Amino acid sequence: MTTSLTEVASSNATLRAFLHGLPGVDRVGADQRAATLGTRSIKTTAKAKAIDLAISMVDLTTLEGADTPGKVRAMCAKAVRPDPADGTVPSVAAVCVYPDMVPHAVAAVRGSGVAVASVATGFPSGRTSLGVKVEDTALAVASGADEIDMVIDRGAFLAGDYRKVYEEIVAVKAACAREGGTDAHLKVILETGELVTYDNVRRASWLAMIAGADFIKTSTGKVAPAATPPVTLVMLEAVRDFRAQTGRMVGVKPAGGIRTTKDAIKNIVLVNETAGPDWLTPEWFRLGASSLLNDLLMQRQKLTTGHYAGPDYFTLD
Ligand SMILES: O=C[C@H](O)COP(=O)(O)O
Repeated sequence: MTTSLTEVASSNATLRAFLHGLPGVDRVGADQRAATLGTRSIKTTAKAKAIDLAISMVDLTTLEGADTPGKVRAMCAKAVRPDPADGTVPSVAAVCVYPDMVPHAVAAVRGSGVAVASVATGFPSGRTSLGVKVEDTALAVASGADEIDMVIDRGAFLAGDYRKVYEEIVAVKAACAREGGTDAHLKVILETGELVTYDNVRRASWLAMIAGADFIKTSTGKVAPAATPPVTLVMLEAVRDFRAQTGRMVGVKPAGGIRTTKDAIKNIVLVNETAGPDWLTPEWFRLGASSLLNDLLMQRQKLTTGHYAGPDYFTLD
């Protein structure tokens, strides 16, 4: 963080002045640009590459009260080897689970290169004390999570208590530290569907990055609208501008409602045209999704063989 951004975070008043001093988002312009980029067509060879890139960027997710160790293990097997009959299909980037499922996921993906992400901090609402949020994070990290997906306190943000949101992110980031090992990466979920305006999405993005987020993520998947293209566009602009100002790169993860290959490719075009090609790797861009992978696999097979596999070919997401 540059000295000036350290000063920005020193009080709620300085944070407020900075965040409200950011240029406003032209809502019509953002909607239009996202829509235009979404209609870009891609040639067949580029499409095949884009599908494999999208598969490698997926955070394959299950976040249900009814999740079981068996369901998590099956999802992990699919994450490591999405199509058991075709070894050329890349693994996904990560699996994403609740904290109590982390040990099962860690055991299931061991040695594969697939990371384990855990939601934490009273996901999805975040309506609990800071102590509980930190404990929740520490549990997931101690269980072996490589990545933590935290939620911000949207109530505090909307009430203008930016310093509270900042302090929580800083505390959760500290709980991601692992003695004698690599710290867990912190993804900060803004829950953009509750932030009301694109200006707030831009402000929350900057707030999270100033507080130390490694990634900013749109949504929990539990609130609609979730990862809409204009919201992702605004967040991609924020990471681009943050790097220009500080030299630090922050990743972006749209999540929630991304179900089709078309959606995934739209996102890849958005990244390329907004933040730029440096972000076009799983290190800097993820697609959080529970049921996108099968469509990517079906479209991939169609491109390779000229026909779709039967409906029973791929295991259920
Ligand atoms: O973080 C990922 C989301 O929870 C997934 O949402 P989805 O079920 O709409 O794909």
